[in-house]
Amino acid sequence: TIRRHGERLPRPPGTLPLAGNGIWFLQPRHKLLEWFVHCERQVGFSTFEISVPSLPPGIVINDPQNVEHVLKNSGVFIKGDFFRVRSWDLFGNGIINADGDLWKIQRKAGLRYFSNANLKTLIDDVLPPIMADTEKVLDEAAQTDTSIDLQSMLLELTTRLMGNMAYDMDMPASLPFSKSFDFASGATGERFQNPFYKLKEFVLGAPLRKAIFEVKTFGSRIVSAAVQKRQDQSRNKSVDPMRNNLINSLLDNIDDHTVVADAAMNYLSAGRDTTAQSLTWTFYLLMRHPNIKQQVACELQETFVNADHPLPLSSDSVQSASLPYTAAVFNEVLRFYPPVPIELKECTAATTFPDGTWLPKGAVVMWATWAMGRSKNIWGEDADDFRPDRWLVRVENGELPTVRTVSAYAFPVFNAGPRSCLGKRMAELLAVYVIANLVWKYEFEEVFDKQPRPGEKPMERQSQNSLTLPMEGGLPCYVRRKGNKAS
Ligand code: HEM
Repeated sequence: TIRRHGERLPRPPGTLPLAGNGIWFLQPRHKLLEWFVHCERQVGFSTFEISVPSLPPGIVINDPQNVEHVLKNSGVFIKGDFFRVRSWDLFGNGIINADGDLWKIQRKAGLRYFSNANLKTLIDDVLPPIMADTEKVLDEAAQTDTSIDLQSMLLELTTRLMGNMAYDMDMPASLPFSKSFDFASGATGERFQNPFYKLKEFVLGAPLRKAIFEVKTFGSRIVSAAVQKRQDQSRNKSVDPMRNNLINSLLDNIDDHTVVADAAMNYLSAGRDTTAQSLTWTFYLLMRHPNIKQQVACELQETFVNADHPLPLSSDSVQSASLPYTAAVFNEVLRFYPPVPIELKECTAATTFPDGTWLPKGAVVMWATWAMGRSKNIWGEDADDFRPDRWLVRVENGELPTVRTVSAYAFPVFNAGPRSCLGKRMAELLAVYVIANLVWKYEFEEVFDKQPRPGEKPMERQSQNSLTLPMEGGLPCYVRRKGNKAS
């Protein structure tokens, strides 16, 4: 049994004799997330035990030292069967699902791909035409005074960008593959909430099986086409200008083409929803905090003082050193709305945590990045306030502030240690680029589900059940193009 210094661990309030804490895991996920916050507020950094009928015995940790212990020991704490069984048919042997050598080889290929030069190409060459298409959609909505769903629009943008990165092809959301992929990701996410998912899919699973088949077939076709292209080039001794794309990096490192197809699809999956969702929550919070949006606009005005419309955005000018306030806004959004809000690992061997908690082999350990982001122990008494300034280190001599570095174990939004997110730099550059561009050019006005009465605060938007953090019902809003170069 799980112990700390010979004693059993505390259980959260409301634990039931047989169902344990399972009842919370059956709730809509936003309620489960609030429960994690509630527990953290009660016990602080103290580790507690939970029991959920569909899970092996487990603990919840909130202390950054314990999170560090897990993330630094990736040989002991693995994805495990709970995760793999649910995501196997979609993610297969891809990096999200893999442990051991299969993981190492994909990590190596990814590290090689995410070089500074490739990031520069993505931001400076691939992104601008996609962004221009996004603006066309926004301009049309502005001219016709129709509302648009900002979340779908941002998902279209990131799907095309990641499709280009992972598959070297333009992939609009209207493509049948994109639709199947969307459907399969959503249904896979549901399996983590619903303990009876096998029964449900036995009866109603045909559309999911069809979607997964389409995703897999598409992935194999892309790999075959890339292999053919490489063979042709090697015969003709020609050089591929896209030699540095991800699929080539994977083919250079991995012999098994099924694994390459899974790996490419995993990269697409890891990158597009997380970035689209974090940007959606960003624009939501900016609409709800117009003073902060105004400060972003002021930073742009001051930084690009002589700039004409449009802004000279590039991989250099969107670094956090150039636009620290905008970068701080993105960090603050991730603190409140981490796209991967809950993490779970399985122990391959008995282990003792820095706080003395002893876990047997096979137990699970969870932490809610969502709750850690709202922890008063980590962020102070004003943890509930949306305050990007907390990320800035102001300097006296009139120089730009710098963005504070917070330990990745206290702020594990991108994970940390050997399995830290490979796309972190890309996500940060993309986010600052998109925020700067859209704040500079447009005004957004949220369309409320229920119009608040004068003086009443609008209802908070909730996330939807998923592996990541989509906004339930999207983010409908009206848009207006700003007329001049000043905000
Ligand atoms: C705001 C955006 C993003 C956030 C918050 C985020 C967060 C995370 C987190 C928490 C993990 C660890 C998941 C786990 O193992 O349980 C992860 C892993 C990963 N992420 Fe991201 N991610 C983001 C964007 C991206 C992008 C743009 C890419 C690029 C395609 C990417 C690629 C990956 C990959 C390949 C892994 C697996 C790393 C490994 O297991 O070694 N991510 N990410």
